[in-house]
Amino acid sequence: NACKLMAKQKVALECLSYHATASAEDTKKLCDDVIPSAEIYNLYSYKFHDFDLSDEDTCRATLRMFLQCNLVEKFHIPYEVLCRWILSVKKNYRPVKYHNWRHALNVAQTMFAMLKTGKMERFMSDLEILGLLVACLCHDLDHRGTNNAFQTKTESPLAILYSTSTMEHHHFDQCVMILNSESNNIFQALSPCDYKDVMRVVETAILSTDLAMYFKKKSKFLELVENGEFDWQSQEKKELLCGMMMTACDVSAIAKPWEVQHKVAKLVADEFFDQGDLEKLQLNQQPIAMMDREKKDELPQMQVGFIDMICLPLYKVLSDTFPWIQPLYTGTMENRQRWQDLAEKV
Ligand SMILES: CCCOc1ccc(S(=O)(=O)N2CCN(C)CC2)cc1-c1nc(CC)cc(=O)[nH]1
Ligand SMILES: [Zn+2]
Repeated sequence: NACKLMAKQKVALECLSYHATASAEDTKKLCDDVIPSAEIYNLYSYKFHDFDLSDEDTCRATLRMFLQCNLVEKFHIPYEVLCRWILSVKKNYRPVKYHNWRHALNVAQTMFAMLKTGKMERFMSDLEILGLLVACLCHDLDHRGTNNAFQTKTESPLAILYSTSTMEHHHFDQCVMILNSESNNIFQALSPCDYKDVMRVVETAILSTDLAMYFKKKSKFLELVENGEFDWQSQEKKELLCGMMMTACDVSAIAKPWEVQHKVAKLVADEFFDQGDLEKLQLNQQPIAMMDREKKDELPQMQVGFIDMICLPLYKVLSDTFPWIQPLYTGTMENRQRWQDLAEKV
């Protein structure tokens, strides 16, 4: 309707005013760079973190993941286009405290580790592997550091465009915008059929990162596992498995070594508190506890709740079927103990 059209134009106008794709200079520099090995960047490990990486390193590490999966050869991706696309994706993340480019990189690296070290690549086609890595890197594009509820409450143009999974639809829109930008289409050499298939993988994967959809997904997945499902090749079952993997990667900071989890949790909290401040000031509303900096003492207990309600059930059901995912379950259990100890101290 006219309202949606105006909202779409408003969002598009915002993007136009800001040149969305990478510069020729940055692209050439990355294109000429030597790309260190996967081992140098510790990309096969569930313990990976980005704290010691420069911005240039994050782009080289991303390139290395594509190279390790032979995606450049398999899908005839012009190397310069891949470099430009990585830089454009990075450029379209905002400098918010948590949902920024480095979160996207960490999510993509966990997907890479689950496929390789977790041996899940054997259940995936090359096209699905390409789609999953692209989806991870794009899954939070143009995040403003505020959640879906905030878009609705503030009647933001995004909430007018998309009434459900508001931010996730926007993240996918941004992914399409970048692919449609001059010399940024890494899928340009794919057949029309493969193009349609990979875009379906990317869209389903990005939309599945809406945590509100997680509980529905998990019960369906659990039912399949309990009925002894082992063939994940039907369209519906594959999409469900990819969705579970996306959530597993999205929350994987919860399974990292304590020092990493503790630092990342602070970034998450700081972003939530910023939204809480906005709700107090802009909306004159009392934020939920998770976003209220006056209640930061409750944070350890909330993390235990997050682990028990979302993370452990997810990693348990995945590692029951895919044993090499187990380290994500045990890493989360170790952090549960740490958060529990802090919760009892307060
Ligand atoms: C660290 C600051 C507190 O962080 C949390 C507090 C509460 C809950 S919750 O599970 O109770 N729940 C989730 C669904 N909401 C709709 C209601 C609240 C989750 C987190 C949390 N989320 C993420 C994902 C962004 C990462 C992370 O480390 N912690
Ligand atoms: Zn995310």
